[in-house]
Amino acid sequence: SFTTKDVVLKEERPKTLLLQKHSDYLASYGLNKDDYEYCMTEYLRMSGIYWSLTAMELMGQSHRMPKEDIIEFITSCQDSESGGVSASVGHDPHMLYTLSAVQVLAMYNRIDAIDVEGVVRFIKAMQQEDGSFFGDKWGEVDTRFSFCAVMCLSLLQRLDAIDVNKAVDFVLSCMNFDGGFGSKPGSESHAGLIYCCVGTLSICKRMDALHADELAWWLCERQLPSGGLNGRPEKLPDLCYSWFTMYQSTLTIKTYTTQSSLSMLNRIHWVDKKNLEQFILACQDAETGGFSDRPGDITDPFHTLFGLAGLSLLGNPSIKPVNPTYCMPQETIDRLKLEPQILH
Ligand SMILES: COc1ccc(S(=O)(=O)N2Cc3cc(-c4ccc(C=O)o4)ccc3N(Cc3cncn3C)C[C@H]2Cc2ccc(O)cc2)cc1
Ligand SMILES: [Zn+2]
Repeated sequence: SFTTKDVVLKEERPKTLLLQKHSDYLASYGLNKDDYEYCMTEYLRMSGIYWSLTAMELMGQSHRMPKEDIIEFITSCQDSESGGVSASVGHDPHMLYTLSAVQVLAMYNRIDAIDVEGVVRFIKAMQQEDGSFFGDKWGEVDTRFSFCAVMCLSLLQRLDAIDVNKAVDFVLSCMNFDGGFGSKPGSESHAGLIYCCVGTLSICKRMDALHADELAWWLCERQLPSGGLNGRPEKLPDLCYSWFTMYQSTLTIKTYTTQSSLSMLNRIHWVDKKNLEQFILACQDAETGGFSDRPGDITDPFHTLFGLAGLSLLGNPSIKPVNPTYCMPQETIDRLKLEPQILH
């Protein structure tokens, strides 16, 4: 028989936002350098700092983060030869961590702390003839890296450094019949990659190229009875997909519509808000603090950011406004005078 995989929310789940617990969780994350998970995530440390700082900014708690240590860490991770930034000292520079570093410095208003020309040189060198971008010198192409490139350069006011039209053409060549996007031409649609591709079009002001209706239908189905959203058909709901899917959202009115793109497509009011909000709140851990991918799992800074950002998009007044395209505090985007496109 046909069964929709979903989770069942328990009666004793958290029903309110445990802000103090999340602030304490992120403030202490990484203080114990011997912590197993902390050591295991050295390879994504720069992104971990972006996820933690952004979450703390949204909670108005960023004063609890070690600002000067973070800035010093970032400068020590920039490779003088390529201009790129690595996840940790001694690791290879990569687009993912170059973006995370620039996002952190933009929030701190300390872009001056790194060699901006070096970053621009690194990103420019990653663009290929077909407009696509490598992640690093090993040459993996993925639409995630197109999003990193345009987001990073726009934060530096240097989009002029790449061929924006070719970058957009490559992203559009990854659009599928379902209106979704994959990592390369012909790859299966996936909510996280749709988020990257729609975000790229938003920054390049090419949202006109979206097949919004088909995309809408595909995203409609992402919401499940539990209120949670999944990343692909037949998958379990996952908190981070609540952000990715919330972002692309549907233009088609349906009972279950998912969010986030709705914010860009300016149709957030179509979201089954109450259901999704209760799913997100259920992903909190009242003991350790933080959010997990689904109720009862281990929490981490990655899902903690997307839980708080999702609640912010849903209009929770105790969380600061988040920009849906950059996943950064709206006040930072305003200060940089950036205006990513949303559909009206
Ligand atoms: C635990 O296994 C993974 C798998 C992939 C990754 S990832 O770096 O490729 N990435 C981000 C990601 C991070 C975490 C995590 C744990 C602890 C920390 C500290 O900051 O962060 C956990 C998961 C995760 N994933 C994988 C994932 C999310 N939900 C379900 N899964 C299997 C996403 C993954 C891809 C990614 C997405 C967005 C983004 O901005 C960067 C990378 C990391 C850990
Ligand atoms: Zn997840």
